[in-house]
Amino acid sequence: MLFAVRMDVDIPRDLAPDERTDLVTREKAYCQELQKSGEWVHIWRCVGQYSNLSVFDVADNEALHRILWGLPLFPFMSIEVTPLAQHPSDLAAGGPVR
Ligand SMILES: O=C(O)CC1=CCC(=O)O1
Repeated sequence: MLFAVRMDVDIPRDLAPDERTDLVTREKAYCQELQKSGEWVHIWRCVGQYSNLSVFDVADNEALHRILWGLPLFPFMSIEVTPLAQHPSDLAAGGPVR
């Protein structure tokens, strides 16, 4: 199942610099492991914002929930999830969808 996920990050300005660095480092490692496993398909920076737009390909809602819940930056994020379906005009998708 494909999901588009927008993550808006808001780390408190008074968080200790070491803690901030640790969080961001762990977030990057977590993200890159999931890219290697094929579950985190895309991550794009939203221009001019501390936000990303990502695409996940996961087994089900619970799998996505576990992944998002496990994000080191989860406590400092607002997350919007959009389930995706094939568009009938998508040439790349091939088959007939109505
Ligand atoms: O910087 C961000 O948008 C937050 C984030 C999610 C995965 C990652 O590596 O950073």
